Amino acid sequence: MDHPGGQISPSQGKLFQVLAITCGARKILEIGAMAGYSGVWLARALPADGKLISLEIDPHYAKLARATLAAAGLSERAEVRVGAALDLLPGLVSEAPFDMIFLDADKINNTRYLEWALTLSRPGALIIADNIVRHGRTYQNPQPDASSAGAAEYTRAILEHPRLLSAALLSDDVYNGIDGFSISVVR
Ligand SMILES: C[S@@+](CC[C@H](N)C(=O)[O-])C[C@H]1O[C@@H](n2cnc3c(N)ncnc32)[C@H](O)[C@@H]1O
Repeated sequence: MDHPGGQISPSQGKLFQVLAITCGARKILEIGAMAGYSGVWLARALPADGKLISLEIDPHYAKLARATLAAAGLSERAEVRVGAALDLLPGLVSEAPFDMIFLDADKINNTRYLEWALTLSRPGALIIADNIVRHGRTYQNPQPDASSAGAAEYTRAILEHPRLLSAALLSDDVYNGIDGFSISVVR
């Protein structure tokens, strides 16, 4: 798969697949589809009757993500829904629980997405959030931009949440530079 830039790295994709298979994921929720790159990695880890639902606010990206997933032969098990995630998430209650939830959209809403992720997941589910380090900006005081402040708030929330056991992994690759992502297990 070519790497179109601005998405997860291939090594992240492989790790996410290992995690999805290890937790027996049959239903995965992604917030932030963009071109469908991470969606392909995630959907490929699902069994044939599994389902990836990916939420994307930009109709152009949603169309692109659908085309990417179709080209990878994954249309049957991957669906892209268009809209602001906070508007679409309440409609997913009847389709819960999800086994794995990947947060990769607007970082300022990450703690709100976290609350939804907890509502929509089962015990043992994994919640992963990308771009929590942001070249170190997340750890500046004060954070220099809203996305870094959102990432800092999210990191505090997962560390303090009584229902989550969390770890953070650093990444430094040619795709995204110095960054990182968190993995939380729902207790
Ligand atoms: C970092 S990109 C996602 C990259 C993708 N997960 C990957 O690794 O291939 C973030 C995406 O989130 C979308 N987005 C931003 N705000 C959103 C929102 N409120 N609801 C849904 N999607 C949103 C953007 O349009 C963009 O496509």
